[in-house]
Amino acid sequence: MTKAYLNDAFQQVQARGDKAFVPYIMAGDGGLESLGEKISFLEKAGVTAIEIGIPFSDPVADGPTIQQAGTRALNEGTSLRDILAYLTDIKSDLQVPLIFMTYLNPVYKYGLENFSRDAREAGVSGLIIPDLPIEQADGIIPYLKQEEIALIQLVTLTSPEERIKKIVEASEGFVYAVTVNGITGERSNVNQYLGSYLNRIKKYSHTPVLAGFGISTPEQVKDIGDKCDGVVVGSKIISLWEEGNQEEIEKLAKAGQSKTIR
Ligand SMILES: O=P(O)(O)OC[C@@H](O)[C@@H](O)c1c[nH]c2ccccc12
Repeated sequence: MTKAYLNDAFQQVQARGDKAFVPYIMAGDGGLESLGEKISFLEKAGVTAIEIGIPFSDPVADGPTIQQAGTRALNEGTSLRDILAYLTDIKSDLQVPLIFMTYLNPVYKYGLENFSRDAREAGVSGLIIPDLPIEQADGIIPYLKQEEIALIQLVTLTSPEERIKKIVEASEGFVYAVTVNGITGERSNVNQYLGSYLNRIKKYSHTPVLAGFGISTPEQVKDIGDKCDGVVVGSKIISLWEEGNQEEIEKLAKAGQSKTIR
């Protein structure tokens, strides 16, 4: 499952006239053994890809829900090595592309080359490292290229036009358009300038543009998805899973599909 696999998944969504839906879950939250069950559930719910969080002690971009999920996972003793070994074991049962969302430190400690090799072995198609700006990614890029893993870049509301262009051109798989100034977590209202922000990004992008941060209802999934190529939902998925409300997760996953809701 290399980056071509991720690109194919987006192409299939686009060919159907649907929007991409990428949920985020924290590896090791509820015990690492539960990860396979969560992935299978989301795969059946029809998600485009799954973002898998690697627990880390100092998650600067994360709001309370994801921080707490990370703490629970760390308390379970979850390590990057265990996650990679676990996924390597179950990967033949999976079809949905997996994206790792990790801070730089765990990857750096593991070793850039070893990490890239083991991530491919574990079936990882893409990687998001929010604290690794594009200017500093030269150390890891050759290894990821060799293993055909996409390095997905983030654009933020404060990125100036020139920088948007640069980030978007360098991004692989998709472009992650962060829709709020601040940390992850549910928000009740959506930024009124979102449409023009997403249009600016789309103008330069050769890959799909997905919006994420603060999206938590089927209406938001649909409304924001309409303005770009799809959405990422993290905190809400984690809370719904905690509550045992899988039905609402299915609703979120279906909200961007043209044939079901519209
Ligand atoms: O939780 P939210 O608000 O739905 O946002 C998505 C997000 O959880 C996920 O993509 C993510 C979790 N941690 C991150 C750190 C940086 C960028 C993105 C993320």
